[in-house]
Amino acid sequence: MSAERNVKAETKEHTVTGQIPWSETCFGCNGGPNEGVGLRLAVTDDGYVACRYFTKECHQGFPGFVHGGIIASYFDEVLWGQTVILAPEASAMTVEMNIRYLSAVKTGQEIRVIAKPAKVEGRHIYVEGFLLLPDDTVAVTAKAHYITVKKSNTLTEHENERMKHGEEPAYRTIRF
Ligand SMILES: CCCCCCCC(=O)SCCNC(=O)CCNC(=O)[C@H](O)C(C)(C)COP(=O)(O)OP(=O)(O)OC[C@H]1O[C@@H](n2cnc3c(N)ncnc32)[C@H](O)[C@@H]1OP(=O)(O)O
Repeated sequence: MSAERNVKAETKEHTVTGQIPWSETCFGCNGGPNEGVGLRLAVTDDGYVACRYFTKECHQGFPGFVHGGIIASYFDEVLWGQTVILAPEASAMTVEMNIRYLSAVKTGQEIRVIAKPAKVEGRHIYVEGFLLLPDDTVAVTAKAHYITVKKSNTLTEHENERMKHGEEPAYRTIRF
């Protein structure tokens, strides 16, 4: 993944085939005006998880720019979406994440956050992703490592109960 700054992605339109279920008690999913992040994760026909997202004023760090911790939350959520595709019956938790901030991300604009198809090694799931600004500049890249929890862990049972909201995706294609 590129570490160069001000690189524009070569983009094309990807077809959206579904949406990852979401939960209102999750900070990443909750779409209230001020409280949560409120991401909705689309799945594409070529195995990506992607979202279009309007960055919120209440998530500022420096004035006018999204806080880095919030950007990390975008990635934790979107990259985690790949684990749902791979292991829908077993929840996965983040054990490591590396974020490379290349360009500051302004509030009040539509960005896209993309998770590439994952690599799986037993319980280990490795996912990489990137964040695009409206002009297709790659502003942030990320790598995350997830572990599927053991069957004996009650998190999965609770999670399947909690994640009831599927709904139709809001758009049929996404460009990245
Ligand atoms: C709608 C919901 C959206 C949610 C998206 C957001 C997801 C998150 O943010 S999750 C919250 C942050 N993450 C956490 O709190 C996880 C903390 N860790 C844990 O609870 C436990 O390590 C857990 C449950 C993942 C695994 O525990 P357990 O089943 O006992 O397995 P354990 O034997 O400790 O480790 C399993 C493997 O993971 C590896 N591992 C564990 N932690 C780490 C780590 N930090 N870094 C690298 N590897 C790790 C171990 O080395 C082991 O590897 P191997 O199988 O090759 O020997």
